[in-house]
Amino acid sequence: MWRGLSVLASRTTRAPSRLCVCLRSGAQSLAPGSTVFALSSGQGRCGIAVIRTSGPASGLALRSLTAPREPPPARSAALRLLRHPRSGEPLDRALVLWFPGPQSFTGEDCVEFHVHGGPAVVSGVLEALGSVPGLRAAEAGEFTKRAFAHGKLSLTEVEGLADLIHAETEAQRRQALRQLEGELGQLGQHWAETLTKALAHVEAYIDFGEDDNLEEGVLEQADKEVRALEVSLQAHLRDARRGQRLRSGAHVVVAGPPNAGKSSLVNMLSRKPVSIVSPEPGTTRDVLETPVDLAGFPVLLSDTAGLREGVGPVEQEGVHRARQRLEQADIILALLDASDLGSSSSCDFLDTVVVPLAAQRPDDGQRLLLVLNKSDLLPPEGRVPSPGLPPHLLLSCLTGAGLDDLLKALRTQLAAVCGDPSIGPPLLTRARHQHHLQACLDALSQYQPASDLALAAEALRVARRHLSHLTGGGGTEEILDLIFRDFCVGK
Ligand SMILES: Nc1nc2c(ncn2[C@@H]2O[C@H](COP(=O)(O)OP(=O)(O)OP(=O)(O)O)[C@@H](O)[C@H]2O)c(=O)[nH]1
Ligand SMILES: [K+]
Ligand SMILES: [Mg+2]
Repeated sequence: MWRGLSVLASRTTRAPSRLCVCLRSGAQSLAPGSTVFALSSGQGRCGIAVIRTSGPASGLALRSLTAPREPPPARSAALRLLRHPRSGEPLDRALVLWFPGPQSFTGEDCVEFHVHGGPAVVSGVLEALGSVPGLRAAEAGEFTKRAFAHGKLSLTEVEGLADLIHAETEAQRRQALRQLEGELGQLGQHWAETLTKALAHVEAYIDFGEDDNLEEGVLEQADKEVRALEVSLQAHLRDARRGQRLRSGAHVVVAGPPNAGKSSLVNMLSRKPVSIVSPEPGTTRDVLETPVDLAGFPVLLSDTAGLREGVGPVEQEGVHRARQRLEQADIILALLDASDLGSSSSCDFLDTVVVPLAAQRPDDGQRLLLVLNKSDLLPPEGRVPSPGLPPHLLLSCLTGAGLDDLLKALRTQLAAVCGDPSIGPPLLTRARHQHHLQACLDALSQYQPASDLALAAEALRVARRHLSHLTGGGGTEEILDLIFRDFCVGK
């Protein structure tokens, strides 16, 4: 008993350090010796512009531009006259901040110059920094890359930061901030620890299973934990599409028979004249796509050609494209003319598109919102136009009646397909995350301690390696480049 436990303890502590070594060696290949500088605030005329440096020559850069005065104390702002180090010409009176490493964003020595935001000031200070020996202009994402290399940010946090910079809607911002705060990384780490513990148990059993000095049920315990982990990974993978949709936008496709008012609805939801509206049926031919913020969710809204048969070749191609786009939809906004439900194109659309979709369980994939437009044309009495119809909403693009209810229904559907970023566990936001989790699960399917313990232990090691790639990137430069490419210069 005693011997077994001490082995367990030593193995559980040793295993994570192996993991760290692999992460660190991945990061070290990125470790730069040079010092970089860039404008970190936006381009163009502005009140204040922030220029920063990172690297060992940052202190020299600060002294060169602020001589003869002493640099300010660490992490406190001070007003200084900036001069060109060669000509001595005054450039601006600026706030300067000195962040000695490792307590800085990148982990290296950093300086921030908060200058007046005129283009001549900015270019003058950048030029002055370029003249300091050992300094060069930063590449896109280089500050963040250095922060990753020095262990200041994990890869999932880097991705969260990129998403936060690009977030255009409230829900995107919430999801990105959670990822930047490290929630996804912590979850990955928790999973990796479970595997480390299970591995320690299996290895102990390999070494000491024959003696009966090992705690009883060690293998069963490992087995239980691995199976529970599998269930958890599978649940996250099932949810993976939601986080990705929230990151890149849910596909909402407006479809219906000709003249139902599809283009009118798209223009109303996007608040701009995306599509031509006319009384002539068959106006829209191509798929017209526009990004919109619907109730805080990012949406790619598509207008499509009215679905009908027996038309000329150009409109037929439009109908073909509309059907293709329908297949890619996360949410289908099926639109009909409420005053024209008896027409053959309305009946066809109801039979071939609406009824089959309405019969699906909502978790099975595409979601349907049936909307009867032109409610203003209905007689004031007898508002329900056709009793056998699946659940639907009434709308008038002409008067705006019913729009609030439609937006509310859309919000509910969007929250279901994108996930609500403010509650529940953090979502997988990229195909990369999905890939590593799937690889981990695949490895775990080889974990069969009943048949071969050595192979089972190897399966756990492989699975744990895949999880470490979630936050560590797996050391491949291409993946890192792909992620850092999302950043602008100065970030
Ligand atoms: N009365 C009334 N007319 C509407 C309403 N919505 C749209 N219309 C009119 O219906 C006609 C067709 O509208 P569109 O938006 O072009 O319809 P569509 O479904 O895109 O048509 P296609 O692209 O040809 O398939 C236009 O004359 C619109 O002004 C509505 O709520 N009430
Ligand atoms: K039309
Ligand atoms: Mg149209």
